[in-house]
Amino acid sequence: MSTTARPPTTDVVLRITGMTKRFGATLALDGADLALRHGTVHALIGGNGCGKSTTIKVLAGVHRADAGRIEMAGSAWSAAEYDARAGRAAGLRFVHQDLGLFPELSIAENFALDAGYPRGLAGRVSWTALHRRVAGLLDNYEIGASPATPVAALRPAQRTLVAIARALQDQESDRHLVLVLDEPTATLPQHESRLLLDAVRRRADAGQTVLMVSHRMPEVLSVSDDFTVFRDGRTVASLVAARPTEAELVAHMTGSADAARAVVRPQPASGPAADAGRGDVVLDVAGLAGGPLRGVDLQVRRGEIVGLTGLVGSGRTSLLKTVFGEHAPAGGNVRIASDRPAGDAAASVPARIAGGVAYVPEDRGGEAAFADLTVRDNLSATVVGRYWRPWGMAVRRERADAGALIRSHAIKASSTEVPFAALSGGNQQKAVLARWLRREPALLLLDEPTQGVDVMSRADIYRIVRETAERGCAVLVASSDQLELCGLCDRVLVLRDGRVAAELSGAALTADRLTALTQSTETTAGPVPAPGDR
Ligand SMILES: Nc1ncnc2c1ncn2[C@@H]1O[C@H](COP(=O)(O)OP(=O)(O)OP(=O)(O)O)[C@@H](O)[C@H]1O
Repeated sequence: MSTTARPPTTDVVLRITGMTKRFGATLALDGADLALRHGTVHALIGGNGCGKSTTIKVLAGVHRADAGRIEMAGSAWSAAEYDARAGRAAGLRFVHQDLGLFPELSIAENFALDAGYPRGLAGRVSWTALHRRVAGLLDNYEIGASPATPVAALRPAQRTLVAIARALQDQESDRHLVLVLDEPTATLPQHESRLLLDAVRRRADAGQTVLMVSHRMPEVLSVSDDFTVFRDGRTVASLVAARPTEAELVAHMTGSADAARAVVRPQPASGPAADAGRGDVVLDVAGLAGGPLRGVDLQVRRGEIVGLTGLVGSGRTSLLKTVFGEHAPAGGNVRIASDRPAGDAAASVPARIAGGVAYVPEDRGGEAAFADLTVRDNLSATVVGRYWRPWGMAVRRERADAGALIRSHAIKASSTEVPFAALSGGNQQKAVLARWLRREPALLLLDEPTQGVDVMSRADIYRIVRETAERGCAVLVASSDQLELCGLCDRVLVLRDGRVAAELSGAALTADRLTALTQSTETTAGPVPAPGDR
């Protein structure tokens, strides 16, 4: 496939050439190149495991590359010379997905923790000076909050902007900082992403250089000037001042125009085609309270995919965790009807698992996996009993099954024996999903199932979830991605103030309606009948 390789030659503020990094048997970067032009938003994109995070970690000094060269702000370093201090001194600033803010502290205090507290007479902290300086920055970034506001009270996009303003607070007029954003919108619903990306665009128009990693193609296309596409640790396309289509980008990512067409135009969902097997209520939640939940009522039937949306803090994750037995409810009932006994309302996690419930949490690296154990151990963790034999574990069988799962779920791993922690973020997500689906659950709970997953695997995950539902599983999926919910679900519930405030299905189920209902005080006239009831 031809690549539009036109390396930028003017105004380049950061240039990486021939970057190579090996982790054991894995060649994470294989001579990658990247060049950032001043005052542009530059998208670094590619499939899961192609080397994006490794590049950012090399730039941040977390990893040292084995070979390559970095040039910035008139200096140049070999891979062996470059470290975190060099990057910072040259002007690189990072905002990671975990923003590193302290929600209970004020915005001003969050700024001061990074840059230090201004001191007045007798060395006392000068709050007036701090608040004046931070007020200026908030103005400059159009954040619309006062320095005394606790970070917890901010909207998600505002929080990210505070993290950006904080990272760039030592920007001087004669020195240009380069801002590196690692999946800045991954956890944001569409309207918040838009606010954030518009702000990033305005900063770039005013001269800020931004390097952004993201899997959300429409967003990347809407905000970026230049694009670098990685595949298998190599730069396969460098598009400058370009207006590519999503299909073109995906063709570069996959190396196949045919594959790109299939991804960008996925087969229409078979929709509620599982009607035949649908009917029995598998999950029945009544008056559920605890934490942010204040009386949630909902049902999910066999073969049905029900979505959950709501603002951050609306209780989506709490609801899933309570159904899974991880949180004890303060009131109400959770009833799970499956052919396996699932326990009462306050059942424990083991009782729920035994009862046929599977849960893929949002934080798959931390909560859902055994990071130090191998990929094989993690894939068999939910079905370990299958491999016990009188003489010990049937390791060869276990390894063969793990290999088959790795292939069928397109998990990029150099072998079944590498530690789970060595997988890239998106591949960890696929592995956690694969391992739960092995149990043929009666009820599948998914929290942000495609966060951090590349556009190719996203289509695979939707297909796998649909097929699972078609086999009779009831699926409850929480997501901040309203387009995803519209494409995947039979109906979607909007959580607000700890209750199900609205329900959409059929033609009424659109991303715009969901966004409006998530933010408003409006309720739908009453629950729209579940497809199985129609
Ligand atoms: N610390 C590590 N030890 C071993 N292998 C690693 C380590 N970090 C990354 N890798 C491997 O290097 C390759 C590139 O990973 P990287 O995290 O850079 O990918 P990525 O493009 O950021 O993927 P994603 O989109 O899933 O986040 C992958 O094969 C990954 O498994």
